[in-house]
Amino acid sequence: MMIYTVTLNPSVDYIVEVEELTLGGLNRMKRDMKLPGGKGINVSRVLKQLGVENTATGFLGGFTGGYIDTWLGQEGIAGEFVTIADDTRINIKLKAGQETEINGAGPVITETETASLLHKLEALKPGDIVILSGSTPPSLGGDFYSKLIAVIKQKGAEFVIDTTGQALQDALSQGPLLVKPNHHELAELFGVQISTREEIITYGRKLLTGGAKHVLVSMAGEGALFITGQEVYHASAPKGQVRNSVGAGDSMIAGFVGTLSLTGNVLEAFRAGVASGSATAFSDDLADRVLIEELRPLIAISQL
Ligand SMILES: Nc1ncnc2c1ncn2[C@@H]1O[C@H](COP(=O)(O)OP(=O)(O)OP(=O)(O)O)[C@@H](O)[C@H]1O
Ligand SMILES: O=P(O)(O)OC[C@@]1(O)O[C@H](CO)[C@@H](O)[C@@H]1O
Repeated sequence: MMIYTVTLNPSVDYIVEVEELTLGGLNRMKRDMKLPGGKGINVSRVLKQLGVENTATGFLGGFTGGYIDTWLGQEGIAGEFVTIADDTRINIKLKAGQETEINGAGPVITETETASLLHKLEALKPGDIVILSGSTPPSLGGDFYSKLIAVIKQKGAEFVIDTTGQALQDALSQGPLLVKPNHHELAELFGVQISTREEIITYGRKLLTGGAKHVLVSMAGEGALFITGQEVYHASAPKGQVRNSVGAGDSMIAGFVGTLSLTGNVLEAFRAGVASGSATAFSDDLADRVLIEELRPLIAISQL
């Protein structure tokens, strides 16, 4: 069984820290970092930390694509990307007291490049898990995930989807192994305001009846809810100094799916998901194995 991650719209995440932001003036950076990004790529990197072999695929191009490819190679992550003519985007993560994100729309993907990605999925085997994460570059069209899901299902593989809006709605009835909205995304998906835990559970259950096999709703520092069948569990997030929330959700997906594939135990998978998400929140880059293992025993799970 192989786990694949698909990042249609990778990014170099340019993390820029300034003491105080002066709009309209010259600001000098206190610190900056260039990290490989894009949601599926983040999932792959955390899976690797957890000792779960996986293959990362999607589209990479230009000097930015080369930067990501080299980085993943250095971490020993198998990459099966389609090389595109356009440049992979650069996303800005501005830290000036609060975190502000400016994400690019993404490069142009040609029809030949698109066909090459679909061709790569022909290698899928029954039982494989494909994690589809993040936005779709506009040139691919809004229904591209549906096309990928059709191939994945035809091959007898499972899929996890982490995206928003119509693409997520459309994927639900296809039976994803896992969906993991945060509580804001859950509210947006149903066009409602959510203010209580009961409401989160009500709408989370709708994702299950809509077709998802497992539902996690993440709530940043408030931890997460795991909704499965009739049962609902809450996991607290450990306390710590938050350094970066970019990729916390991706890390949670890696922890959950990776541990589920290793152990088959959903509650251990939930625990590992929360530990991985929090370990990323407490790190400059994504979580590493040492911190995930340190946090794992601190996650208290209670049945509601
Ligand atoms: N401030 C925090 N303190 C402790 N743990 C956190 C914090 N923020 C996030 N986490 C951990 O990461 C998990 C996922 O976080 P969050 O709900 O912010 O996901 P997300 O919105 O998808 O993340 P992002 O889009 O920033 O990657 C949480 O359930 C929690 O375990
Ligand atoms: O624009 P998208 O595809 O929705 O999100 C992309 C992104 O914000 O998601 C990751 C964090 O989850 C970052 O590495 C990356 O910059």
